[in-house]
Amino acid sequence: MSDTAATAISRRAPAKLNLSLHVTGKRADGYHELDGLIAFADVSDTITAEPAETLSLTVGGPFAEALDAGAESNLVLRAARALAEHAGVSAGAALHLDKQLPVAAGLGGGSADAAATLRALIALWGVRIESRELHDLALALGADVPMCLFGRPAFVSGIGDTVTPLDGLPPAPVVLVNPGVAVPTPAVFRAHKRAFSSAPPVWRMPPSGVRELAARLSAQRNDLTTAAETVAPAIGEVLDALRSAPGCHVARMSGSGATCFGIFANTASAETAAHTLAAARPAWWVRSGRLQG
Ligand SMILES: C[C@@](CO)(OP(=O)(O)O)[C@H](O)COP(=O)(O)OP(=O)(O)OC[C@H]1O[C@@H](n2ccc(N)nc2=O)[C@H](O)[C@@H]1O
Ligand SMILES: Nc1ncnc2c1ncn2[C@@H]1O[C@H](COP(=O)(O)OP(=O)(O)O)[C@@H](O)[C@H]1O
Repeated sequence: MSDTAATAISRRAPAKLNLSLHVTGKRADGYHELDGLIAFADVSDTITAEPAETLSLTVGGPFAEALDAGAESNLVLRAARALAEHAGVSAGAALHLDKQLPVAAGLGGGSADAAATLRALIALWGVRIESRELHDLALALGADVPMCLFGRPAFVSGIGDTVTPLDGLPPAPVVLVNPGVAVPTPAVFRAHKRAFSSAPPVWRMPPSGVRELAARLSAQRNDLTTAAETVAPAIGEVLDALRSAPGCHVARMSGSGATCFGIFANTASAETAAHTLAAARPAWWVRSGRLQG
């Protein structure tokens, strides 16, 4: 145990955005091969871990009721148990999840929570773990968990488990909008009927600014959009609303939906768009922020 074991440890679990997502094939086990660019926004859940004799989890925040804190399937408890078993830790932890991100929303909130739990408990328990072992532990929890542990912009391929970092992404202003419809990932893949596409090019150099980022992204897409719109038609309305907001350079759905994001020319236009959309559509979840470089 290290000295850190005496205090509460907090770690953020930021929203993952699929800036592009091309479906390039399907594996024999039914999983689809994906290629695209991911980045994280400064909009997040937070995990707090305090010393305790047993493992427990409480959940608060606006989306707490969407989760069963005690469920075996909860990714926070699964991550905690997996780390304790791997590291031979007998101590417990009192975990709290502040659930600010919508659930089943294309933002990878569950994966981000799992990654943040691993980071918090490694600090709380003073665990020493090699990065390869940590990657494998994360991957066993879900394909998106390793990229959430990495937490920086990256090209992602395979089923999401092959990560190529992209350093120097501009801190672009973004607006995130979810129409309040949970979209289960399996339903979207079942509805995906399009031909497979080729992988978008991996950029050798990051874009020089927001305008260039948006121009490059405009040549790419999210191949799951049409399928997700059949599950949640409100996605089309969200995309239209973002695209018609002044200052929006490009708007796109993230992951398997239903959250969409717009990349804006500057912070002022992003904040204005967020206020306008939230006022016009009170049932929508709307947040403005920035991409984390
Ligand atoms: C498609 C992405 C893009 O980031 O969507 P979001 O979850 O972010 O919306 C993710 O890779 C999703 O990852 P995750 O949400 O962990 O999906 P899982 O629970 O592993 O998969 C649920 C189901 O979706 C289908 N599935 C998922 C991922 C994938 N690459 N191919 C698939 O065909 C499978 O039917 C699988 O049983
Ligand atoms: N801590 C968690 N936060 C969110 N979802 C969780 C969590 N633990 C388990 N889940 C389950 O994971 C599934 C995907 O949720 P989420 O990660 O929010 O979706 P997405 O990847 O589409 O954003 C949901 O069925 C949800 O019940």
